[in-house]
Amino acid sequence: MKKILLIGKDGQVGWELQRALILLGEIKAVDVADCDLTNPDQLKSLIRTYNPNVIVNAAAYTAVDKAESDEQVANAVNAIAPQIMAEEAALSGALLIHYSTDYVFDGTKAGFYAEDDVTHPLSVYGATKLAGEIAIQKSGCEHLIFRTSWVFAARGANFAKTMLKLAKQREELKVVGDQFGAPTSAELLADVTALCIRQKLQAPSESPDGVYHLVANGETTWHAYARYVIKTAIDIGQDLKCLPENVISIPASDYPVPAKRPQNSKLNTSKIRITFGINLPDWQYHAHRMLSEILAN
Ligand SMILES: NC(=O)C1=CN([C@@H]2O[C@H](COP(=O)(O)OP(=O)(O)OC[C@H]3O[C@@H](n4cnc5c(N)ncnc54)[C@H](OP(=O)(O)O)[C@@H]3O)[C@@H](O)[C@H]2O)C=CC1
Ligand SMILES: Cc1cn([C@H]2C[C@H](O)[C@@H](COP(=O)(O)OP(=O)(O)O[C@H]3O[C@@H](C)C(=O)[C@@H](O)[C@H]3O)O2)c(=O)[nH]c1=O
Ligand SMILES: [Mg+2]
Repeated sequence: MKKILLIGKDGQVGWELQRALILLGEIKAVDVADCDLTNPDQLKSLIRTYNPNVIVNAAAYTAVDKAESDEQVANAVNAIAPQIMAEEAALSGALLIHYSTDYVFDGTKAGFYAEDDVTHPLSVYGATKLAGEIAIQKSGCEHLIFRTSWVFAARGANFAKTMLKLAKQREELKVVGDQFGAPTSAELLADVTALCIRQKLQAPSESPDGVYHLVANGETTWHAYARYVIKTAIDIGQDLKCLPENVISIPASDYPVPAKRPQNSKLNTSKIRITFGINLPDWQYHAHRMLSEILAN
């Protein structure tokens, strides 16, 4: 029986991992109350005491704008803590699963980003997540790093839920229309993670360590995504003040925020699809499911 340590159990992805990983073995699931990732000694002692075969790290400092003025904590959680997990995994032989982000790129590429394309984060969040990736790769531990984007879930905070809330309050919404990416469901991430762990444990030579892009199929903009969310909610029967046609597209330059986001967040998923033999559905598949779930009374 495999022992799995799930760190960040109450986040969007962590919550879904509690469901998906239980099929693989015994889980110890923790969050900040059990282990504060800014405390390296607490983290080391957690890992050494439980001595897991697999560590899955779904915890992160994800407040992108706040990170600009809180670099030390963001770095502790997104870079130093994963480094410690990786060093411990290298010592014990555990497999480490970690998540990273489209925000490691600057978004200037024309097409979809491949795993080995040049990184160049525009934000503190992106830079600290990249530092975490690099530390894991340097440690020599067995690992899979899943770079994903625009995560949503029924449980937790995300852009889709923010749009629903704003659409109840306002008749018109202005949303950035010149940033491109793929909204990706925490449910999908958790299910694919479980499949990949299983393959990696059973056939390590067929599943090399490294970075894998893992996002839903298709592409959209924040503006088109907001419209989709509002239109779907209305179709499901929600009474919203803002109609889809009153979601106005604006350039990012008209939406001033502390952290700069990449214009192009599109990630090429060939590597994970081929290596692990998985189908990645269009982003609308899980988005519709999530909206149906949270809007059902
Ligand atoms: N959200 C997104 O759009 C995207 C996320 N990702 C990556 O995917 C992964 C999962 O993200 P997601 O589930 O959305 O993140 P969430 O923000 O939903 O969850 C992150 C979890 O980490 C916990 N955490 C934060 N700081 C600490 C700390 N000091 N000690 C212990 N736990 C802490 C949070 O606890 P608390 O809530 O109490 O702070 C929360 O439970 C992360 O690696 C993220 O970088 C990648 C691309 C997009
Ligand atoms: C709320 C709001 C946001 N926006 C814009 C701002 C920004 O360009 C875009 C998304 O804003 P958010 O702050 O919700 O998203 P943001 O926090 O940037 O989301 C990112 O989170 C991290 C954790 C990741 O790793 C990324 O993949 C990505 O999902 O939408 C509007 O245009 N209008 C609005 O009313
Ligand atoms: Mg945010």
